[in-house]
Amino acid sequence: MKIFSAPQVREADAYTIQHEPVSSLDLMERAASRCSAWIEEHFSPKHPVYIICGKGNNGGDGLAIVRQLLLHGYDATAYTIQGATSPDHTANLLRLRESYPDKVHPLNDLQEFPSLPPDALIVDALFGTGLNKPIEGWMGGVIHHMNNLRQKHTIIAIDMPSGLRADSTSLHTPVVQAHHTLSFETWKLAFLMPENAAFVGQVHILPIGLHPDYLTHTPARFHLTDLETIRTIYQPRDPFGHKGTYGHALLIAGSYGKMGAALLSARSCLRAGVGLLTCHVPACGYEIMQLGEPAAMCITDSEIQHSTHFHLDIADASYTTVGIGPGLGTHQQTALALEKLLENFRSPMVLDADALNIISVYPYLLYRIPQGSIITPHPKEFERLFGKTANDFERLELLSSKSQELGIYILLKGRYSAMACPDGAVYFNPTGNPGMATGGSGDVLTGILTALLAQRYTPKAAIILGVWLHGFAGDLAAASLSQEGMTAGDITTHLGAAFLQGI
Ligand SMILES: NC(=O)C1=CN([C@@H]2O[C@H](COP(=O)(O)OP(=O)(O)OC[C@H]3O[C@@H](n4cnc5c(N)ncnc54)[C@H](O)[C@@H]3O)[C@@H](O)[C@H]2O)[C@@H](O)CC1
Ligand SMILES: [K+]
Repeated sequence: MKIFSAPQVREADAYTIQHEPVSSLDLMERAASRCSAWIEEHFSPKHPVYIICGKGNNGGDGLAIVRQLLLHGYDATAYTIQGATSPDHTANLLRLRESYPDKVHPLNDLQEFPSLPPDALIVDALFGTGLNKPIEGWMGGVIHHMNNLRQKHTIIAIDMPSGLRADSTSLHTPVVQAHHTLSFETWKLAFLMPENAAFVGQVHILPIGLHPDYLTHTPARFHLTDLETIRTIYQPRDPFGHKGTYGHALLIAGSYGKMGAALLSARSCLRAGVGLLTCHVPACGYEIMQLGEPAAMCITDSEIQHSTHFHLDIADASYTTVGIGPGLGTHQQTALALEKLLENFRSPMVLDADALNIISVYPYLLYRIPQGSIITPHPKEFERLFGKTANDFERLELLSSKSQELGIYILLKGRYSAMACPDGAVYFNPTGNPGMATGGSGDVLTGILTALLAQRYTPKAAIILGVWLHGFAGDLAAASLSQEGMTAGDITTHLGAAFLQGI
């Protein structure tokens, strides 16, 4: 699903008005009716509704919602900022005043903000995508006041929490902290940024029938993965396939005290469909791997506690791909071995965890990562590799520019993991839950991505599908075991069900 910028959303509105065709007032009526229907579905008429309306079309939506709710038996009241209003706002103000003159009140300063009865809902229709500068003065005070009321009253933002910019940071400016954001037609980039979690609350995307031609043909840089994308990527197995068809992966992982990471990763690699898996572990890990995962082959390092040399050239092993990092440790000998590996293996591979920690100490290694490889840092690892940024939007730009510069796919892990592609596109992943914020989840992901690369998915397909499956398996694990009770290994055990139900 494409994520459009605020100017693109405006274009989509204009395109729809021109080509459907529909009047902008009727489009506003449609948008408002989606919101009032949502409110009616979730809150009974015993809740009085106070709608705070700005001067633009977002406020116009608010006025239409008041009228629609009143018609359906709700007690709704509009509080409107005074001044020059947009034409559709003005039209809706007249319509409301005509039928319900006592349901519109001016709001000229904070003193005029209503005192709310206990069950009241606040609907924030101050500003939407038309915000063009940070909110200042007494209107900032209104936002501050609404946020102080959020413990007692549910706040529902229309299209955007007021004060939130769709495409750039809103840190250190007044922004409404909504419980629910009812946004029109498409996700906005701001909703996916961790720094905005406190503002957007739960996001509900309400389709308002924007013209499909615009949505289909307009290119977007940012995307939110959806089932449709996943279904186009997924390749069912060939009925005549044999284990060679699905690739031979080499997983380099584990060190003394961290063999669990290697095991978790190996099991996930196998459950994500790899043809053959060989694990390279230090000598201390031999029995652990052989007993723990009989389906994996095992090569041991000459060193007992950590790895020092990765064999790419033994017996019949011509590996399709390599996954390296889980529990690897950062011993200097391991770092030298990684450097050698990057010299000798030039196909796309997966690098995670300690492989990235080693690279952050020897940053020149970044430039030796084979083109098309996938690296999977969490925010701290990302910062160690690429440096600090002032906000999440700057971090996203850094993520994308590094991906393009290095020719590698970079996955920044988080609530909506961001996957930057060398072609400049960035995909966000919606699956997953906080139960996955537990040791070993990343090792599981490395195993999955390695398996998909081994099966000859393109790196872009592997990362989008792998991250989706990982999150989906995590959601299934949480559904049966709770977010608290699940462990990383439970993600692996639910991978099979994720293939069956998540695609
Ligand atoms: N264009 C359309 O056809 C549709 C628009 N819709 C609504 O329209 C909204 C966008 O409407 P607008 O473009 O009128 O913009 P907004 O209603 O978001 O706000 C724009 C108004 O606020 C002023 N303004 C912007 N930033 C300000 C600031 N920091 N301090 C004080 N004033 C500020 C602008 O000068 C303008 O008067 C969407 O978010 C959505 O809610 C929906 O009705 C769907 C259809
Ligand atoms: K709003």
